[in-house]
Amino acid sequence: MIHVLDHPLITDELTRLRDPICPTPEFRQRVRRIASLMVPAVTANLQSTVVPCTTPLEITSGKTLTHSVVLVPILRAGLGFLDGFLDLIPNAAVAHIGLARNEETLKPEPYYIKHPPSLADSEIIVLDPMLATGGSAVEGVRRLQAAGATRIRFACLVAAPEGVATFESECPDVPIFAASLDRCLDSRGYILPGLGDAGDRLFGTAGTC
Ligand SMILES: O=P(O)(O)OC[C@H]1O[C@H](OP(=O)(O)OP(=O)(O)O)[C@H](O)[C@@H]1O
Ligand SMILES: O=c1cc[nH]c(=O)[nH]1
Ligand SMILES: [Mg+2]
Repeated sequence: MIHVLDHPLITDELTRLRDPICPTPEFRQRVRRIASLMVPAVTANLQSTVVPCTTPLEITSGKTLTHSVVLVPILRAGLGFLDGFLDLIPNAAVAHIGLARNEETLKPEPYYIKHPPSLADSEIIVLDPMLATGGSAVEGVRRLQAAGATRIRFACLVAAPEGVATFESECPDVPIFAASLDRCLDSRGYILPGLGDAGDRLFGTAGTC
């Protein structure tokens, strides 16, 4: 299931972000702000447990998160999303999955994975700005499931319908949260209208390789 977060502050940021002349420092800041703006919706149904709560005046009851949160940026571009989530979920652990999409086959090629030893009792939020063909998101989720994760959600900036369809059929239990559902993919697998290559725009590497 896809949740498109149609909030005026998010769409304002995204509209400015799409502009090809948005410079790298501004691009990073806008991605970070959108990530923070997405957090309440992405986490709205996290499970809570009732606990005793002592105030300076009396004992009452409160609620804390039942499960620890693990944020999983898909490298590189997912790192751009990370700080906006950590700003609001500072106790989260961070796992990393390195995937590079092969420009000819459009298949993700794994190069790194590091996560806490046990994921079975955690709430996992996978972060990647772009859901294009869906190959990277599916590969990331499969690796986390293989490591024992069961409670997984996926957050992105921009999703393409083709990637959403693939992801929903391969990972039917993983909800998608997106700032925008765009129109389609072009012949090179880029999202239209999209925002170009998110990793290159975040890290200033366009045209360097
Ligand atoms: O849905 P897909 O077709 O798999 O494409 C999306 C992936 O492509 C981009 O990463 P890329 O492989 O370019 O790596 P980068 O983040 O290091 O630039 C993007 O950040 C996603 O991870
Ligand atoms: O449009 C796209 C597709 C994949 N990766 C990106 O960074 N942008
Ligand atoms: Mg890239």
